[in-house]
Amino acid sequence: TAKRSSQDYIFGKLIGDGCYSTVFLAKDIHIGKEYAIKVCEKHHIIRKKKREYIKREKDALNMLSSVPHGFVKLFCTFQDEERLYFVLSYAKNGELLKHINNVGSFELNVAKFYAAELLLALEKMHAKGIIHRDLKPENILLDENMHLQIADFGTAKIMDPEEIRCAPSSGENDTQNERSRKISFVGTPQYVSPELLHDCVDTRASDLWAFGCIIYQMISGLPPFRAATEFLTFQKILKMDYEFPEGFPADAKDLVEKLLVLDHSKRIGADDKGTTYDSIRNHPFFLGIDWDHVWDQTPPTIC
Ligand SMILES: NC(=O)Nc1ccc2c(c1)=C(Cc1cc(-c3cccc(C(=O)NCCN4CCCCC4)c3)c[nH]1)C(=O)N=2
Repeated sequence: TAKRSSQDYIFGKLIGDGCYSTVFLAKDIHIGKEYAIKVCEKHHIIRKKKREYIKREKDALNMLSSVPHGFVKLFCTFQDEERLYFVLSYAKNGELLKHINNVGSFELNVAKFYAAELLLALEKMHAKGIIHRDLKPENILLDENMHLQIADFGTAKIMDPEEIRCAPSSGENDTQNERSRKISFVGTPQYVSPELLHDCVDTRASDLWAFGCIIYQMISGLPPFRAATEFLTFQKILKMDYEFPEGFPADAKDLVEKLLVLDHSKRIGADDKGTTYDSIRNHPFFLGIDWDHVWDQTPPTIC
């Protein structure tokens, strides 16, 4: 297809909003297909020195384009005088957060299914050396068949190939300048890992921390660390100040407790070699999951 421009699309409702981008539902006038088009104002990106974030999102999405399931796809990009445009998959059933809030919390079988799809997506992402760094139910979308797609790689970190499966950089040898550079990014307070707050270290295991928070939230309806302000939320994270509501299933509690570990190197999965998190797949919480057929399954009804 010829290089697209905004003239090739009919722009519809706003379906996402961030600090540096706005996402619209749009229809390609030639083929009638619906897309989510992420629009970034160039002057805003330049003024806020976020060009690197834009490039990283494009690189991460291109690296994931060969993965058939679990991620929004980047179809094309174009620009005009004022804006950059990313033509992305439209995940018709929107944010996982809205589905959790819609029913209050998920039944165990629903939470287990989506935790399994999320784990498979994390495996593929991490195997390519991509750390998302801002995983949360707002960035996890459900497509028209209710399968999961991770979105928003603007905060991603792409590891150098030799870094991919080795021990994460501890950050202790970083120069002050490198540490302050790392401080420049911190994810969403409720899901940010303690190492990112305490040592400015980001590793694959930071996404495993967010994975634990998301499992907790699917089952209980709320994230584990929550407070009136960002600072109080950060304090709760660093003090591991959270508890499980009455009736939280034992296997789920055990897995969350093994993910929400302050020392990132001691989190379940952190030591797993290869491209699958076998120690997490084999945890009793996932008993009954057929890991080779999760994406072929009809997702359980959210009710
Ligand atoms: N920061 C980003 O990169 N954000 C992105 C990127 C890509 C992308 C993206 C965000 C999308 C967001 C999105 C938002 C929506 C949406 C927005 C508003 C309403 C609905 C909606 O009501 N859908 C029907 C299902 N509802 C869902 C909630 C419970 C009741 C039933 C969906 C659908 N998809 C998307 O489809 N593709």
